[in-house]
Amino acid sequence: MPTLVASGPAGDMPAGPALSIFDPVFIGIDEFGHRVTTPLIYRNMLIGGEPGAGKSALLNLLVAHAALSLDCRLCLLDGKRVELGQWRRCADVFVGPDQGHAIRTLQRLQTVMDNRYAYLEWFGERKVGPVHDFQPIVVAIDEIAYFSATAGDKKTQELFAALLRDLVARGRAVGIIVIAATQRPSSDIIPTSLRDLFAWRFAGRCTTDVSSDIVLGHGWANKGWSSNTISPNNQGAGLLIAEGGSPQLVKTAYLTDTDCARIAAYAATMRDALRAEGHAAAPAVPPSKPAAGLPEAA
Ligand SMILES: Nc1ncnc2c1ncn2[C@@H]1O[C@H](COP(=O)(O)OP(=O)(O)OP(=O)(O)O)[C@@H](O)[C@H]1O
Repeated sequence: MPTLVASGPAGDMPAGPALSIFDPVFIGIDEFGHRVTTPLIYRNMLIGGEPGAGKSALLNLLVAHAALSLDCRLCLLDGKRVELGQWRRCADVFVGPDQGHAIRTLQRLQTVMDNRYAYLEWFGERKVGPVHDFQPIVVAIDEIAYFSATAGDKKTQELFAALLRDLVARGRAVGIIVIAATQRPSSDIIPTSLRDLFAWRFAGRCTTDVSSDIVLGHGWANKGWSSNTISPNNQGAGLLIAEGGSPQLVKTAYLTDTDCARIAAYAATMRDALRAEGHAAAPAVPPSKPAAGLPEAA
């Protein structure tokens, strides 16, 4: 990582340290007070729970890590516009409540994914690492339901869901990390086949055992793991499950709006400084090789 210089009113000054998307992300503490971290690289995360359960807060925490990770790029989709709006300056793309823009963005990401697979094939490799020419892309979506069940018509909703499914299913190895939040990921919001592909799932408080199972996977409530047992006054608490593991009770760390604004400003300055030094967020790829960056919108 180059030495960064941030320009401000007092002149140039060395900028501070950054994180890496290849590092595990700090999520919060478990019921014993131990740190909980989750690796995001090569994985995707689904966040569910009733309104006010703390989904957007967790999404912001993960996006904060990604924004501070200068080795990754951000694509943000936010049907409500304001939940992830503070990170706009750090993102390559910010999609508000515009389903057409969301679909075009997922199509561009699909092109990136295909190009990256062609690139890996060229070099005889199977997944991206920190040493590769292209950077992981974190795709954060707040309220999938807006794009998959509310806006547009059935055809465009299905197209959105199909594109998202493809990204979640195939994006991992090429560094595309999808983190998506929704109140209730039932089959009318996202197809079950898509839901089951998320390696990490976080169920904030849910109003019923069925809703909790919809996030965590069928049968966990019967085994005593239901986020329905979480107090409605305990926002940010939820059950976190990893692929093949058992749920874990977690209280997520919380960043206030002011914290997010400060971190976003710092991250944006660092990213600007990196760009100004000629380390473009997307390193150039020789034309003879398949392109690995985000293509222009059609
Ligand atoms: N980890 C946390 N610790 C403490 N308070 C939290 C935490 N997470 C969320 N909260 C509180 O809960 C409120 C609601 O959180 P948040 O907006 O993330 O909920 P949500 O599940 O996204 O709701 P909605 O579905 O309506 O968007 C926050 O404004 C904050 O006050």
